[in-house]
This record gives sequence, C-alpha cells and structure tokens, in this order.
Amino acid sequence: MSESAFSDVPKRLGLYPVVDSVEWIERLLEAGVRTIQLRIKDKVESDVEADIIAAIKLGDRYNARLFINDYWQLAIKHRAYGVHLGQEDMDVANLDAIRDAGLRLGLSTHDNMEMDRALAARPSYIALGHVFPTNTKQMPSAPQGLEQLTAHIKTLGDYPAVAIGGISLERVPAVLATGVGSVALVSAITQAANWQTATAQLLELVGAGDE
Ligand SMILES: Cc1ncc(COP(=O)(O)OP(=O)(O)O)c(N)n1
Ligand SMILES: Cc1nc(C(=O)O)sc1CCOP(=O)(O)O
Ligand SMILES: [Mg+2]
Repeated sequence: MSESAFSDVPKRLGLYPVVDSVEWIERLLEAGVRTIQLRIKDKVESDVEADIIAAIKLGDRYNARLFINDYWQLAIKHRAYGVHLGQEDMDVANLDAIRDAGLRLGLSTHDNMEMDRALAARPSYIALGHVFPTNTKQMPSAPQGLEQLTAHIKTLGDYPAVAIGGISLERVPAVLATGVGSVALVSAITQAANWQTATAQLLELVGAGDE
C-alpha cells in the first residue's frame, strides 16, 4: 500500500468519537479522548464557523487530533488537525488545498470500489463503514460486517484505518480483533445512559491512540 500524500496520522488513532457540538468535544477531551470529530450537518458556513474555531482551540489545548467533518475550507482557514470527507464530498472539495495546508485527511469508504477511489487520493486514513446497522445515519448500502472489515484491514496493511457504524461497547472486542487501529462511534457515547462510564470503558478497551 503506498504512503499517504497528506500529513501522517499515527497508525492507531484509538477511540474516535464523532460528535455534533463543542460541548461534547470539551467533555470528551477532558475525559481523555485524543482523537475526535466535530460533525455538524447541513448548516451554512457562517453558522458553524464559531463552533469550528472553538473546537479547534480545544483540540490544541488538549493536544488532541481534532477532525472537522465536511467544512474543509473552514478547517483550513482555522488550521484544524484534519478533515474528514465522504465520497460525495470528494467530488466538490479541493483535496490539493487540504494537503498543501498540511491538514490530515480521512476518507469514508463502504465497499471495494470506494476504497480504490479513496486510496487513489492517498489520504491520511481510510474509514471503513458501516460495520453494523446504525440508527445515527441513513445508509444507502448494507452493513459490511466483520468478515468484510477483516478483509479490508488485511488489504490496507499498515495504512491507518478507522471502523465506524453501529459499534457498541459490546461489539468493540470483535471489531478490534480485525486489527483495525481506531474505532469511531456516535451513539455508544452520546446515547449512553452514563456517557462518563461508557467513555471510560471504551478508552480502556480501545485506547486513546498512538502518540
Ligand atoms: C470517521 C468517520 N467515518 C465516516 C464518516 C462519514 O462521512 P461521510 O460519508 O462524509 O458522511 P457524513 O458524516 O458527512 O454524513 C465520518 N463522518 N467519520
Ligand atoms: C456518521 C457515520 N458514517 C458512517 C459510515 O459508515 O460512513 S456510519 C455513521 C454513524 C455512526 O454512528 P453510530 O456509531 O451511532 O452507529
Ligand atoms: Mg461528509
């Protein structure tokens, strides 16, 4: 597998919560999370800019890896650690500008074809979804399951990879057994009866990632 064209991320990004507010970013960084994504959907840039600035400041303060979902221009403008984009986002985003600004890039994939397309861009990491059924996002494809995830991880070799979609605390050991270095999740934390306990248990299992 060829090297990333973007700034590197550690092979193991560890526990990777994907959240929709600065409040979540702050409480999870305070709880020990070191890889995190701000995912605010479908707002105009002027409505998200202040949150993006605040999230980036928090990421810097905690020495954490903060990825901005979708809003790649604001991520460049305010010097985020990285950007996460999906396949449709790739059609409109300026990947060269993200790379030239030194930001890391994560790309979503859901099957072999998307993986080939994403790898051609040589991002910092590849996200593999959705592993299990998820209620958080409407997915046009079927869940890829653990067998397919294992095959993809094998193909990727040393390339940093992130598993996402329907990953609960109970499912984490089986996901880690595929060899993936990072577990991204939304509801396992944000919908948990006690998010502090859930986060501590998830950090214990997955870790906070390599330095
Ligand atoms: C770590 C991670 N993986 C996948 C996604 C999904 O990104 P995308 O396909 O662009 O969909 P939206 O999140 O924009 O709805 C992600 N955000 N993070
Ligand atoms: C934002 C997102 N992207 C996915 C993908 O497969 O690309 S799955 C997903 C939602 C993940 O939420 P939960 O952990 O609650 O299932
Ligand atoms: Mg997107």
